[in-house]
Amino acid sequence: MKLFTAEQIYAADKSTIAKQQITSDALMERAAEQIFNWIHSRMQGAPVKIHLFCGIGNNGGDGVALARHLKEHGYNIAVYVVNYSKKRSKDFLINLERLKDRKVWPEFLEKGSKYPDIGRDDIIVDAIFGIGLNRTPDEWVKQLMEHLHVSEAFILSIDMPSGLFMDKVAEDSRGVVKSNYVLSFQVPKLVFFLPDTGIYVGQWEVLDIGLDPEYLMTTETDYELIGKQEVLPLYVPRQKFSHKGTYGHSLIIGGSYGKVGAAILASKAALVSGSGLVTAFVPKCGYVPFQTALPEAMVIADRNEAHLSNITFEIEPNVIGIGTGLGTEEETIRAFSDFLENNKTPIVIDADALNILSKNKALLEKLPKQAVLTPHPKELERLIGKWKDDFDKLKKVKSFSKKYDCVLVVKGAHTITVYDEKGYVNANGNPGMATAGSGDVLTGVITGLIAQGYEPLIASVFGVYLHGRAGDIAIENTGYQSLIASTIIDNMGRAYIDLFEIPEVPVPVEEKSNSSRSDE
Ligand SMILES: NC(=O)C1=CN([C@@H]2O[C@H](COP(=O)(O)OP(=O)(O)OC[C@H]3O[C@@H](n4cnc5c(N)ncnc54)[C@H](OP(=O)(O)O)[C@@H]3O)[C@@H](O)[C@H]2O)[C@@H](O)CC1
Ligand SMILES: [K+]
Repeated sequence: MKLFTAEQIYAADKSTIAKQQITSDALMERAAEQIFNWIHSRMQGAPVKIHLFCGIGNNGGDGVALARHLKEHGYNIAVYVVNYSKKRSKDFLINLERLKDRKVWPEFLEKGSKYPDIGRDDIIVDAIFGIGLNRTPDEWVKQLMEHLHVSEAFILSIDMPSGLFMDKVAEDSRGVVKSNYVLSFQVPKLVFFLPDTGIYVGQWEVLDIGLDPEYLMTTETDYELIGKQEVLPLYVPRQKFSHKGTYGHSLIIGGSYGKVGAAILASKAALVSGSGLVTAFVPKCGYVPFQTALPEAMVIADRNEAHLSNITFEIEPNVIGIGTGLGTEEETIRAFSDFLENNKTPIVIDADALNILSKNKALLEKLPKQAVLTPHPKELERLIGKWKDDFDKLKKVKSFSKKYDCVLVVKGAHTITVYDEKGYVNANGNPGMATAGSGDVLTGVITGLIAQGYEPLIASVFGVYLHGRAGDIAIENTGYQSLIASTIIDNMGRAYIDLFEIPEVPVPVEEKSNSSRSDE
């Protein structure tokens, strides 16, 4: 799913109005109807108090139009207009008049107004600001937002949590609504997935308001959200008349005394992702544990007992995954540098190998084309330097990727794979995956995919997806706390099978045609 900018969404809006020959008010009505249907199908007329806080732009217009539908269906509503500006939009005003025609009189809130009482069990509809936010809300609006939070009532945001910018991080967190659920029009927004801004979004769901499909199809975006639909076309089926050589040979280089497990995890992950052959290159102390723990792998031992000292081998792997459990001994750093000097094989770089690169930036010039780097936040900081916020981080990551022609897999709750100018935001995964060895598994999976012939970028995007999906399937049995990296490996097979499985629970027809859920 593409992640559009605010400008692109406004352009889609315009194009829809022109091509479908409708008014902007009709488009707002579609939006309001969709939200109403969503609420109504869940609440079934329940007499819970619904407080609608509406701005004076089109987001507020959506809220006011929704209020009319709720009123017509007998819901218990209170409507407030948050008068933060005199510039009321045309469609807001049209809908305000319609609401008054239904004898609903909103309360107008301004600086100094007493804020309404809200019960814990009430519902708040947040329609104060949408994608049009372009400056920090006034202090009194921030105080209103705080008042909403203090109530502890459930907050349903229309399109965006109010106060969230589309392209930057808010300076003051008091000026952003912490939403329990966001109903976003047509497309989710990039800010839902970034660590600095995603914290304001509990759950989200997209409502289809019929924006011009041609515009949406043909417009290029800088970011894409990756789910099953996006990775299915990437999958390459196995051939009947094939053999293990067809699926490549991965070499996993890593491990040190006390950290051999990391290399075992990566090797096993390369195998379960489908690599035909896997060889591990480890210090001597890793030889026996490796052969015992993973009989499917071949092992080459360094001459040194406790850490790698000389990375040379006779085999010809078609991809190398390096860094897991490697350590940063002087001898190892030298061995790694010498290795890079001569290596032309595609490479996936993780953990200590990244730390060595950060300390010896000249080595970056030695990387083969489209090397895959898989840093967690601290490793990323060592590589690209400190960043101001998530947007600054992404800018720096993009320029790093361009400078060194590498794929960066920026690990996080929503891992973002960046190559050149484009970012691929992974939608799945869960907090249980923040566990020792989870990153080693990812390195192995990406390595194993490259071994099978997937291009480095595709292997990264697909690998991150499969890893996340395996983790999601795993927690069905383990829960978050008890998920360990080996269980992610154990569920890789199910992640593959799941690619072709139809969802178990049938989605009600009405919901299916209107929305796509965030937790799919
Ligand atoms: N996408 C679609 O196709 C559809 C979109 N729809 C809906 O429209 C929403 C976007 O509406 P919108 O453009 O009117 O902007 P919105 O967020 O309501 O803000 C209003 C105005 O406030 C102002 N302003 C900004 N910051 C401010 C601040 N801190 N303090 C005070 N004022 C501030 C700024 O105006 P300015 O004062 O800068 O001229 C801004 O224009 C979108 O999120 C969705 O809900 C649907 O109706 C159906 C179809
Ligand atoms: K909103």
